Amino acid sequence: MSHDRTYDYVIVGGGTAGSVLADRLTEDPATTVCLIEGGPDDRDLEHVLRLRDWLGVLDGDLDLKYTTTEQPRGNSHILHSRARVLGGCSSHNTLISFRPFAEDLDDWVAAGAEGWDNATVQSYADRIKCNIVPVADKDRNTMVRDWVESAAKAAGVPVVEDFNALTSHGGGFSGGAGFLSIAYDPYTGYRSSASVAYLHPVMDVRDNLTVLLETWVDRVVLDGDRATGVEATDGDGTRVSVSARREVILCAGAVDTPRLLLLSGIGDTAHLREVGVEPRHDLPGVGENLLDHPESIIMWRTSRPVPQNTVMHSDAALFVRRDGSDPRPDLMFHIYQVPFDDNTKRLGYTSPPDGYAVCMTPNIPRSRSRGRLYLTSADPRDKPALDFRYFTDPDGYDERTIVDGLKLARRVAEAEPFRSWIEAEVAPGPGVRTDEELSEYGRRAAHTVYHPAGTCRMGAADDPMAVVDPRLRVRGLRGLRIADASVFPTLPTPNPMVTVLALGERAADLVREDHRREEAR
Ligand SMILES: Cc1cc2nc3c(=O)[nH]c(=O)nc-3n(C[C@H](O)[C@H](O)[C@H](O)COP(=O)(O)OP(=O)(O)OC[C@H]3O[C@@H](n4cnc5c(N)ncnc54)[C@H](O)[C@@H]3O)c2cc1C
Repeated sequence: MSHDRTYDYVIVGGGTAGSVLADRLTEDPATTVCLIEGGPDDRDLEHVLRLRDWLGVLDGDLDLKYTTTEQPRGNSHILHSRARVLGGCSSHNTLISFRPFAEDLDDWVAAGAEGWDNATVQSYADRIKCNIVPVADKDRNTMVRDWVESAAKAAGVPVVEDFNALTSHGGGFSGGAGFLSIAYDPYTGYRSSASVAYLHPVMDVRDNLTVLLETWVDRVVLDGDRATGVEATDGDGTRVSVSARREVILCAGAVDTPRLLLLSGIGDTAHLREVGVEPRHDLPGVGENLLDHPESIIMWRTSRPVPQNTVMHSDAALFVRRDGSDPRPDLMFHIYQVPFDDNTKRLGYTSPPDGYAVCMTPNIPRSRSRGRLYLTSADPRDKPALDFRYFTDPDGYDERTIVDGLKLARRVAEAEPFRSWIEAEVAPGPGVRTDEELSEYGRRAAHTVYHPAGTCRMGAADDPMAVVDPRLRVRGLRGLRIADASVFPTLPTPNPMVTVLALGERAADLVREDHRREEAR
C-alpha cells in the first residue's frame, strides 16, 4: 500500500538542522511541513536524553555506523557514528557548543558563500534555542579543575570562563584552557538537543507539522529540473510518497545528503553510470570535499580515582596557536575522564581499570586533507564509501599537528597540580619519543572528533564544484535545497554543531524570503 501526501515543504532528516527548520517554518500556521526522520522519537528514550550516557548510544541500534575505506596514512578502523533518531547527531553527541570564529566565516565568504559573513551568522547563532551554558559549578570535578590550571600553565594561555563570550563579544581568542559550554540542563543532566529545544514543544501541538518517524527516504523525485517530492520506506516496509508544493529540503547530514542525491541521479555523471544509477543532473561536486577534524589520543593511569561529578566525561578543552600569522588557534585538545580506548585497545594497549583513566585528544582544527564520499552500488541499502584521505596533505601539516599535540599533552601532564593525578602514561607510553615514533603511533591510533562536513559544499553560483549556491539551493535544479553540515565550504575551527544550528536558523529565513519573492512575481 502506498500513501500519497502533499505539503508545502518536505524536510528529509529530523536531525540537528532539520529540527530547527521544521520548527521555524511551522511558526506560520498557514505553512505545512512534513518532517521525515529515519529514526524513532527521542521523547521517551532515557538513554538518549540523559547526556551523561552518550557513550552507550554509540555503536548501538540508533547508530548508522559508517566505516572508512582503507586509510594508508591513517587509521582504517574508525567507526563514524551518525545518529538515526529525532534530533540526529545532537541526540548522541556531547553537545559541546562553540560559536565559529570570525575568520572561519571569512573563509566561507572567500569560498563563494556570499552572505555567510561573521556578523550575519553570529546574529543567527543568537537565536539558537538550545540551553547553552558553561559546565555548571557542581559538575566541575577537582581533577578537571587541576587539568585546566596545568593546561593553561604548560601552554602559556589564559584560563577562559566562557569561550563563546569571547567569540561573540570579544573578537575571538587564540588560546585558552577552560570548561566547555554545553547545551544541557545542569539540574537534570538532560540534553538540550535540537529536538528537545525545537521539536518537543511543538510536536503534537501544531496542526501544520507532520512528523513521519522510522521512515527512510531513498529518492528525491524530479519532474524535469524540479524536485517534487520524495520516496521512502516506513518502519513496516511500506513504500511512501510525499510531495512538496514548494520545496524539498535535505537535512540528512554530511553522509546521507550526498548519498541521497547520488541515489537520485544527482552527481557526477561518470560516477553514477559506473555504479548503475541513471544520471538526472550532472553535479560533479556531490560527495567531494569530505572534511573532518581528525584527532589522536594519549592516555594515563591516574594515581587516585577520577572524581565522578561530570556532565559527560569530557568537560574541558585547551586551545593553542602555533602559527602567529593567523589569529585563530590551530591545535585543540579535549580531555576525557574515561578511557576513550577503542583505537588504543586495537593496537594492543591495556586500558587502566575503571575510574583510573584520563586522556587527552589533540585534534586538527583546520585539517588540510580532503576526502571523498561515493556510492558503491545503486542499491539504497548499501552504505556509501567514505574515503577521508586522512594525513594525505602534501606538506605534512596534519601529521605535524598531531605530533605537536602529543608532545604538548605530555607537558600538561608534567605540570602541577594535574601532575599529582598521573601515575603512568599507558598509551603510547614513555618509550615512544621521537617525532617519527609519535607520528606513527598518532596516525595509527587516530580517531575522528565526529565532524564530517562539506560533501555538498556551498559556493558561488558559477562554481562548477559547488553543489548549492549561497541561498542553499541545489545548483541547476528548482525546489531543492540543502541545510545541514554538508554545505560547509570549510570546517569551522571548533566543534561545528552551533554553526549547523545557526545555519538551520538562517535557512528558514532564506526559504521564507524566496517564497515571498516567488509569490510577488
Ligand atoms: C558522537 C558525536 C559527537 C559529537 N560531538 C559534538 C559536540 O560535542 N559538539 C559539536 O559541535 N559537534 C559534535 N558532533 C558533530 C555534530 O553533532 C554534527 O556536526 C551535527 O549534529 C550535524 O548536524 P546535521 O543536521 O548536519 O546532521 P544530523 O544531526 O546527523 O541529522 C541528520 C538526520 O537525518 C536523518 N536521516 C539521514 N538520512 C535519512 C534518510 N535517507 N531518510 C530519513 N532520515 C534520514 C538521520 O536519522 C538524522 O536524524 C558530534 C557528532 C557525533 C556523531
